[in-house]
Amino acid sequence: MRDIVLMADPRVARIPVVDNGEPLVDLEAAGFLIDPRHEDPLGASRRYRSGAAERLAQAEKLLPAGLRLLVVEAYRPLELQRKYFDGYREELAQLNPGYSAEQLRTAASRYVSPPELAPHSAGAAIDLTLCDAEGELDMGTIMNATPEQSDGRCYTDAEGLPPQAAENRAILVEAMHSAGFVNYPTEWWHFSYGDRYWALMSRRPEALYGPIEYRGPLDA
Ligand SMILES: C[C@@H](N)C(=O)N[C@H](C)C(=O)O
Ligand SMILES: [Zn+2]
Repeated sequence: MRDIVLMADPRVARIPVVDNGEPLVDLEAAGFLIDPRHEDPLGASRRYRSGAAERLAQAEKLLPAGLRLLVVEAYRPLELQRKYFDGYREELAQLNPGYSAEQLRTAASRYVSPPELAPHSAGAAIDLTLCDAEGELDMGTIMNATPEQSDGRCYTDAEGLPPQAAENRAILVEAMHSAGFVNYPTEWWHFSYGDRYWALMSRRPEALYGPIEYRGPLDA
C-alpha cells in the first residue's frame, strides 16, 4: 500500500491559501447527477467551486461509455464539519481510552478532516461514486464507511476487494486524477481540487480555495 499522508499532517496546515474568489455553483444545474442522501433545504451540499466543477465535467467525460459520476456531497458548512469531526473523535475516544488528544486528532483525520483545514468547507472536496443505467456500482464498501466499520476496506488501495469493486475504484480514480483531482487515500469516494491537501500532494505552492460561507441560492 502507498504511503498515506493524513489530513492532520502538519505539512497540510503549512500550505498557504490564496483564495481565487471563485463562486460556488450548483452542480445539479450544471448537469451532474445528485444523490439525495445528503440533501439539505438550501442545496448547500451540491455547491462546488466553479473551477473545480469544470474539472469535474472533464472527469465525467473520461469515464467509459454508460458510466456517470454520482455526486453525494460537495460543499459542507463549517458547523457540520465540526459536528462530523467531534462525533467521530468521540467514537474513537471510547474505543481507545488511552489515546492522547493528538493521537485522537490524527486517527480522526483518517475519516474526517479537522474543521480548520476542511476541504469540503472550502468548496474544494467532493464525495462521489459511479453509476450506470441500473444504479450505483459496487465499490467494495458503502460510501462513508469508517475504517472501523469497513475493516480498512474504505482505503482506496485496500487489498482483498472483489475484483469488480477494485476495477470500479480504479476507473473512478483514473478519471478524477486525469482531470486534476487528488484522492484522499483512506476514502475511495473523496476527491479534491484546489484545497491545501491537493496543493501538498500535487506539489503546488499554495491552495486556491479557503473556507467559504454559503447562505443560500442568492449567494451563488
Ligand atoms: C466524512 C467524509 N465523508 C469526508 O468527507 N472526509 C474528509 C476527510 C473530510 O472531512 O474532508
Ligand atoms: Zn469528502
